[in-house]
Amino acid sequence: MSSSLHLSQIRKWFSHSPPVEWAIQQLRELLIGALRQGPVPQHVAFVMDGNRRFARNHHIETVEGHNLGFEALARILEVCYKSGVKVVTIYAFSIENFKRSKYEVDALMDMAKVKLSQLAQHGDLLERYGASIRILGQRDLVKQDVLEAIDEAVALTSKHKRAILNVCFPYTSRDEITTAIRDTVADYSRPMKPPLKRPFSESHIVRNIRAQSISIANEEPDSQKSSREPSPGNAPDSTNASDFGTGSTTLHTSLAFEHELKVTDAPREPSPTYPDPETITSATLTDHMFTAGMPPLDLMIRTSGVERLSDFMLWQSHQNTEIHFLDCLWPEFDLWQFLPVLVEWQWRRRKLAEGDRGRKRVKLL
Ligand SMILES: CC(C)=CCC/C(C)=C/CC/C(C)=C/COP(=O)(O)OP(=O)(O)O
Repeated sequence: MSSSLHLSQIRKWFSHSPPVEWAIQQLRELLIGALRQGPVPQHVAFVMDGNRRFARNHHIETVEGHNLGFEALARILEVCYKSGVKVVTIYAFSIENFKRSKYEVDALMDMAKVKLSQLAQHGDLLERYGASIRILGQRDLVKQDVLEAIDEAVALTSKHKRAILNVCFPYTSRDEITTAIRDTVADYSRPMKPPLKRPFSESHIVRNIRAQSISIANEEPDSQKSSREPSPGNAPDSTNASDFGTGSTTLHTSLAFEHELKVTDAPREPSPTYPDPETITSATLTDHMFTAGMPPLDLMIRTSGVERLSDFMLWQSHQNTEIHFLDCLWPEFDLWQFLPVLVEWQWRRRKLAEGDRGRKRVKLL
């Protein structure tokens, strides 16, 4: 047996021995506890890249690589929620992934079915951290049996309110943005509801003028009265603003008001008004994205050394979103790779906050 093989066996035995496992677990808890003391990203996104390369490198099936990828995900979710991250978004299946072999697409769909049900199980990770599952993407592209399984997982975790796991499946940002624009246009093409009648509404004023006019008319001598009386059958009903009798009536308020108000008999159908497109802002579109109402994206991590966004979280990436491309493959990703990223993020946030405080102080002087 070569000495390097001996060494790797000793290392394996050492790292799997109960006292060492216990010590590593204690160290993990200590580090996560320390992370919680600083600012913590509220929304973190992962592009879980490199499962197939990991499988190739270790001479195992591609599907096994994805399974190990899921294990890495479960570990990292625990780290995130324990540290205080509120929203985790994962790129589980891109619309582009449908171009892969049928065998692999089916395997990924089956994995989503099984793993999402597993995650939503009573007593499992999501229940422990109070996290609910949201599926972001094109439902129409997903088969019925998979849809049923994911809907069940969503329903089972819907009562959890402390954190969120967004599973992008099947997703691309361009599709999300297109959907948001389409929904916004639909909203702005719907007539607005007429405003509620308030004491100072036009009809309310007309009713008061009318009541006043009648009492004036009643006090006038008959000779003067006749020329102003409404024609028979047009008796006004001063209690209902929308019902002014039949025919057209001209009201005179000779004392207080010099104006004439033309009041039509039929209840007036107000012409529909539409929201002004000038009021559409970036916030309007944000509210129509799949991530509406969630904190802005603070941190995005892509593993496997590939430096591309692959049409992921394009709208959610703002001026302070940090993007980290790491060399390890996704199944290898764990606290030890995540920790330096989080520490760097905390350091930058502190610097940003110091800068903000400095600028505020200068303004006050
Ligand atoms: C709950 C749930 C649905 C979990 C999903 C689990 C999981 C890890 C999915 C990843 C799927 C995927 C397409 C990874 C990309 O690696 P790749 O296949 O592109 O690998 P490569 O870059 O080496 O080719």
